[in-house]
Amino acid sequence: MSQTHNGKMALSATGLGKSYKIGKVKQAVLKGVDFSAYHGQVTMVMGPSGSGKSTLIAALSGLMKPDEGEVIALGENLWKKKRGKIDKFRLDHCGFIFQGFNLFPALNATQQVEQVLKYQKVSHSEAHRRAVEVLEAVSLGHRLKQKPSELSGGEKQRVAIARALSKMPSLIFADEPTSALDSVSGQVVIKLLHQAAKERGAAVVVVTHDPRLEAYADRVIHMEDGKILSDNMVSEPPVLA
Ligand SMILES: Nc1ncnc2c1ncn2[C@@H]1O[C@H](COP(=O)(O)OP(=O)(O)OP(=O)(O)O)[C@@H](O)[C@H]1O
Repeated sequence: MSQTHNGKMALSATGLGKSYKIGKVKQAVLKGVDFSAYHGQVTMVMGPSGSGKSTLIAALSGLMKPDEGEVIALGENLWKKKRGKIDKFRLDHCGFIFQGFNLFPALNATQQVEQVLKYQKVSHSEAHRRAVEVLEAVSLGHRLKQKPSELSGGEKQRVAIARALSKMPSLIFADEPTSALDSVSGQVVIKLLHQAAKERGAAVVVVTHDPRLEAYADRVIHMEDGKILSDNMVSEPPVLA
């Protein structure tokens, strides 16, 4: 992946539908959503609580099968794949940054990143080198040996980002990545996501209520009640592939 991919379609979903059943009541959470995201762009998804934003991300990233519709991710029909292949696709191509960090309590910052690279069959020495490099890039060079319990919320979120970025994923999904952070840490996180799009051509999809992110978004999508209400390109329209 490189800047030459910028502007090309990375993700395209059509007619996504999803309902949850609570007792006997069926609640439609996604109601025929069409969605696209491009390499080199930050796409921001906003909307009130319960409007279906997290469910949309889950359907786009292979985490939750929609009831209806299809997702073409990096040219592949995601939900037509077998379960194991979907897991492999996620491992190879997707980086996730969710609320709550999801760090392993027993591992230090370097090991958190190495662990992910190990799954990708990167050798130990190369994984170590890349882990240190990416942690330094998020200004955690002085926290390499600290475990999550010894890190602040902002530092933990940066470890989670370093872990997601270390794989150099083509698709990055972030769900409220700045919600637990003070304004300085939040700004750092936003800039890192922006950088991943602009410098590496990642397609970054960010669910957020954080208005600070809007300044870094190429596109802002508003969801309400399982539907997309508006979809505004902030920057130049992409060159279609
Ligand atoms: N596993 C589930 N089982 C049943 N209902 C669910 C499940 N996951 C989500 N929901 C419901 O689906 C609706 C949409 O949830 P979703 O998390 O996608 O919304 P959201 O826009 O991301 O909300 P928030 O901003 O609060 O995170 C909510 O009403 C939620 O209660």
